[in-house]
Amino acid sequence: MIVEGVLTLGFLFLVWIIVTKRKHGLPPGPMPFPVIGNLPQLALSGAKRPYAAFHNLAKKHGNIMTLRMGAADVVVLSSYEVMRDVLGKEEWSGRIFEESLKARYLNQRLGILFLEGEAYKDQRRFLLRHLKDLGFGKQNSMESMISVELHELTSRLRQRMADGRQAVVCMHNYFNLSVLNVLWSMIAGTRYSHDDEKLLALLEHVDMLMKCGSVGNLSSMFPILRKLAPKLTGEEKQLEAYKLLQNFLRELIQEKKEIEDGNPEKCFLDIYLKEIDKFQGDSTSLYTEDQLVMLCFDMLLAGSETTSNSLCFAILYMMLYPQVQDEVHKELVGVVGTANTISLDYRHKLPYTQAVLMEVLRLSNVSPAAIPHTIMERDAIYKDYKIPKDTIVMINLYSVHMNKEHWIDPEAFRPERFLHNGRRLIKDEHVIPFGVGKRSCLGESLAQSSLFLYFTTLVMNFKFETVPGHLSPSEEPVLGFTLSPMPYNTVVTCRR
Ligand code: HEM
Repeated sequence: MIVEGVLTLGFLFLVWIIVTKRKHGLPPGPMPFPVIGNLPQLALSGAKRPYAAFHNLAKKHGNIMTLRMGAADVVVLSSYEVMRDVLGKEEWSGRIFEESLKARYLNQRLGILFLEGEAYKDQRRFLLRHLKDLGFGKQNSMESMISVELHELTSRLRQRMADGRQAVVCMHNYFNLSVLNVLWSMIAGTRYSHDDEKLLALLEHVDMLMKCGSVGNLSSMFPILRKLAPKLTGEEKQLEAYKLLQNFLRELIQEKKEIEDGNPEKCFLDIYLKEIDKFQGDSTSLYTEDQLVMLCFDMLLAGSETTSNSLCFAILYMMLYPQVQDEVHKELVGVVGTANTISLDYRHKLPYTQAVLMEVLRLSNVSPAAIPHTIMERDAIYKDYKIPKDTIVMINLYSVHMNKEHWIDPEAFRPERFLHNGRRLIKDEHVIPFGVGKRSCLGESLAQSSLFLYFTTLVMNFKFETVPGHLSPSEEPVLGFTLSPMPYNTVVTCRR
């Protein structure tokens, strides 16, 4: 009887080892369980959010570790040094394209976020070249587009102040449409009124899509859940939102085609439509209307919420740390003067303000786990590890921004960490909100310029305070693919 028991246990242990065995050469990680992989260790890591749980496990298992998520082995990168070493290499630059994505991307690799290889390089080059011609990344043109939006935003804010001085404003998605307009001026040659009902409704769908999941959540580990419980997992609602947004873009493209007037191209849509014409009849061409729809869709998804959430966090921190807000205001008034408009040229003259913006990007972790990569084309070698082709790679930017050894007090909002003697700005390469390497953010220059101009104009013109008699808003974010602050109210007072 005892012998049989021992043999059964031995057999079960052997099955466990065989079932959970990692592929040879993968980095170390916690021992996985059959079927549920490393879910128990993630759940018991002491963190509620997936990216924070990866961070806690990395402290024990290393800055490059393997986790079993559902049926897949996932390699998690958790330090700047590892990211810098590997993410510039071609083989680390693939993207997942699994069943649920196929349903969203017309069953083809389209757009930009999930393209890879030559098609990706071609589309990224095309996008950057032509957006640049339209003003993207060029200081003067970008500045003038942003200032049109800022003028409207600040005028509307002033109009809300009943006594001309003060108003309580809800900051939930407050900057979405304004920020989108800057991008849309280049892409579609249009901007929308800040109370355009149709656009606001569409942006609510974008918001829902960004909050419907997060990198490393349950349905990403067990995609079958989406099929088994489409309502519960939000799959049904998400597919509907994808369809609505894609239809909106298709209609926009159709309108553009109809008003073709023979004039030189005024926006990215005009340029791309010309390119589609050039390749008409070539069935292998990537330049198609479907690709244009998905390209615009990806830009809409990647470019609007990220910047606007960062701005909402910036205003939140100004409310919660009034002495920092006063310092920024003092520096702005001292350097720019109250009579002048702020331009990007002032950036290097405003070290404290720049330090504050770096701290906002570090601590808010708007895109905490970037967008997962995959190993493509061939196995990847790093130190003693050999990571097989098609392995998913998670880039935990949160770990870099919250590394205690590097930052000492990572949880604190302390812009001074970026200042030498309180005056000179220290650029720290461990602030990587836009990712690193070949797949790093395509919109960084637009995002950085928008953040600087919106933030400085707002702090120069208005003071942001907590609402008297109410609890201070929380710094805890709302979980999603991107993080946003919980909706909060602020008392806005006109400074000039
Ligand atoms: C504060 C604002 C922003 C943040 C924090 C941010 C962050 C990021 C991050 C972390 C990635 C993924 C990098 C990786 O996978 O390794 C990314 C990718 C991307 N971002 Fe941004 N982003 C911002 C604004 C923008 C804007 C304004 C645009 C549009 C103009 C944009 C377009 C893109 C695109 C197209 C990609 C995909 C690049 C690729 O797949 O190779 N982003 N962004």
